[in-house]
Amino acid sequence: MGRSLEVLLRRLSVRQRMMAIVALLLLPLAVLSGVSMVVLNEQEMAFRDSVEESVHGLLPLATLEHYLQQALVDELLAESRDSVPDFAGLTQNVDNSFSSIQLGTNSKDVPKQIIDDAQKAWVQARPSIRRLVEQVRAQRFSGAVASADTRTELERAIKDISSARASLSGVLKTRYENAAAQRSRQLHWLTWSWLITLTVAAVLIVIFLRSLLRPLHALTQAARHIEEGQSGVRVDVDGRDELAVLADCFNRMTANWEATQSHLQTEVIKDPLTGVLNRRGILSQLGTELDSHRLRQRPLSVLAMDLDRFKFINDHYGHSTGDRALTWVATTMRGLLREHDHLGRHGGDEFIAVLPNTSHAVALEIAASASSCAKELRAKRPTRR
Ligand SMILES: Nc1nc2c(ncn2[C@@H]2O[C@H](COP(=O)(O)OP(=O)(O)OP(=O)(O)O)[C@@H](O)[C@H]2O)c(=O)[nH]1
Repeated sequence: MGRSLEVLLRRLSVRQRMMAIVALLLLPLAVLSGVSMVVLNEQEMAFRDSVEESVHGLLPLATLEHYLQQALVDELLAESRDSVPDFAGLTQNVDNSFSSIQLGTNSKDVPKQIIDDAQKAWVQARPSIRRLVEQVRAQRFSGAVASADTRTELERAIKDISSARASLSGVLKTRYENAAAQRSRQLHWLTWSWLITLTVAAVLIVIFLRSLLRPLHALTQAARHIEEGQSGVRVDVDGRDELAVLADCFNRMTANWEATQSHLQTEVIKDPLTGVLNRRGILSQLGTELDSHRLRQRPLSVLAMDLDRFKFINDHYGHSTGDRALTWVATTMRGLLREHDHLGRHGGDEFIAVLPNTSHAVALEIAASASSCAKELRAKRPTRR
């Protein structure tokens, strides 16, 4: 998977790869960051709503319950009639609380029924509370106590309010728990998304870097081998990127260098006039063949040839004719020898032939043939005017 992706990446240029990697990394990271911010913001809003609704929903009911209980206790004990609450102020507070409950409970998970029940309980309790308050106020002067019916009515109102508060409290608790569970799920999801994105990013970066480093490593290795003197070193040209172009140039440069080196090596041991080996070349071959002869114990013959009165040709026919004569000797001798025999001009008009795996008798035959060729040429020489 990684290798094939690497091969695919090498079809793109390094610049295109860098742009692709930036786009591939930045895009998911930007999307994920945006989603994270939206989700976290929503979570905060949901929690704030939940807390606000708890306060708005439960507080008035709890306050109402508290007032009613306090009124009942006050009346029953008939001890603190001076602290009997002002009815107008009390009802105003409770009404305000219901208004704020209705404003703050737009969400679907707080049933309207519960609010309605609580409000109904309050409306039912209101006349009792009014009567109780009036009675208690009147009793401040007369010393009478409230009727039993009024107390019973008031106790029922407290019970209704209490059960409405308990139901609402249960709903709000469920809502809070749901919000907490959703928050936990979203955090879990966000954590995994970040982990997956970062893992994918890390894998992509590694593959991207390997697609750069692998060809560079191959080029470095090839350059080291050439430095060590190896020949025929080439680098695999994969892909179409800048590194593939560099590898191709490297291969062609190496091939050119090897061809030039091989040409120079040949030229250094070649006699430019006759094309056979020069003194350096023929002596080197002689050394090699002598080593082989000692090692394998095979016959080796060497012919040393010198043209008689060559100076005369130069002096009487000119140097270019002398050159042609030397070339003729080299060509004729080459024709008399086998492919693996070596022929060289030792200097001036002296030639040497190194004949591996050749007996003395065969060497003598070749020498005789060379001599007779020279004689034939001499017989055909032009007469000087
Ligand atoms: N044309 C030509 N002449 C050369 C070349 N190299 C050497 N010579 C000439 O070859 C001649 C060699 O002279 P010598 O060594 O006396 O050889 P020779 O005249 O054959 O004398 P002997 O071997 O004693 O018969 C000299 O005149 C050199 O100038 C060359 O490349 N071309």
